[in-house]
Amino acid sequence: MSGTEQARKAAEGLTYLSGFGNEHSSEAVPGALPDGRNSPQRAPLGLYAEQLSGSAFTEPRAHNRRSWLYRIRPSAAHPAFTRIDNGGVRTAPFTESVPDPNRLRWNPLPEPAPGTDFLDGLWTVGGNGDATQRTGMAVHLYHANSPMERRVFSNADGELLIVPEHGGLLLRTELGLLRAEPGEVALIPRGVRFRVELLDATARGYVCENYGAPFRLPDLGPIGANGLANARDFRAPVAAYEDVEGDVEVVNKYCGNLWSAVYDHSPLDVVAWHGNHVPYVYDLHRFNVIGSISYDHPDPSIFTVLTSPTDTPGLAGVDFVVFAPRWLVGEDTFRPPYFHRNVMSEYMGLIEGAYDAKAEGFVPGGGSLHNMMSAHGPDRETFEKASAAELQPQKIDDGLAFMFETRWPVTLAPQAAEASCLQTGYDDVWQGLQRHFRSGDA
Ligand SMILES: O=C(O)Cc1cc(O)ccc1O
Ligand SMILES: [Fe+2]
Repeated sequence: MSGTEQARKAAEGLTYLSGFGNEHSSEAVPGALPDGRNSPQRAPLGLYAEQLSGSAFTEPRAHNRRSWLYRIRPSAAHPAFTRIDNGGVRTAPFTESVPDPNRLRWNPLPEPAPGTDFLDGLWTVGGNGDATQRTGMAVHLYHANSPMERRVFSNADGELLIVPEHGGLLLRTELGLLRAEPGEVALIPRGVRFRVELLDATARGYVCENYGAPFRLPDLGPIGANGLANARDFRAPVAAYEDVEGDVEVVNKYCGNLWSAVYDHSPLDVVAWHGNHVPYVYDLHRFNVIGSISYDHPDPSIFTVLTSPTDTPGLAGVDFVVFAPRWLVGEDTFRPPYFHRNVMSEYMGLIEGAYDAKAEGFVPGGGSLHNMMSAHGPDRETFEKASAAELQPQKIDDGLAFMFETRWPVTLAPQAAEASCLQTGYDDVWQGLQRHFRSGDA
């Protein structure tokens, strides 16, 4: 069986635990979870008990995150890590270039060389903050045509929100298996080890690395008790373990560098676990889109799936926002995204189809960056069409776009600033917007 077939077989009919932020528990072998305590004198079935903390022990209960893992060998049993080449991965602080006020847009990355796995193909666009201070975020792209083989990855610098655009992924994590297809997103918490296998010949997509507070669901305020991303649609894995002896490379992204150690066993050997520091998948098609049913174009914060708050209320280190299929019914309203300048910085990607602010040039797998205060909005063609359109109820269902919106400007990694896929002439999409002003003709 090929790697892809094996991965497809493993991904068939996976079962999940439902809910966001829940205290879940799961055992792959009955009796593997200790009853009534975390750390018995001898853990069941000869397993080792280990706590993985995603928050300080002392953080408020509502934000406290940890999972207890019951595993064949403790994580501590490993040889020394040594530095390896960082490949295309870069980490905040981004100091090699300066923040750029220009509107920037990229085509998708070129095909990777044969044998490129998820980690080899991880390529940083840019970011902000400082991973060692646990602030800010980075935008990465991935492009793979090979599964990770006898190799696992973990990121001490933050959580990874993976947004597949092409090709399904099977994520084998310490806590179990997740399947993530285009249109779904997967989250790997800080420090959780995982391996990426491919369900199709190639896989391409986006990653938001969040150095800050773990993503949570936004408050709903006057929206009420339901809506946007509903908690029960988030799916966590059930326990599944590998009992594999022999060399397995563990790559650890640590304060911006990749470090490697060859273990003599697979560290995906967790037989049972309980806790709330867990990976999950979410299907963006389940997002309950809320919008105006009277007039005007609401700000896109109404489309927030997940938010990573900072110390200042309302100012997100990063928001993950989705532009999902929806009806537009606003009367006397310019319906596409308006012209604007924003103190927040906006990186956008496209998962499928088209985006309603851009008639052409913004393509699936590509991306755009509208940095702090850069003027942007509908391109000329979109503006002209939408200003003249007869306003009937209209279903927008030909695309799925998303945004990583952050309170700090995004500084590019030099490879993104110099990439051949960086479009030239993006400014031109706003050229030719005619003046229509007629004084005294209100
Ligand atoms: O720039 C963009 O396309 C994202 C965006 C969408 C929208 O509907 C309103 C504001 C905004 O920044
Ligand atoms: Fe915008």
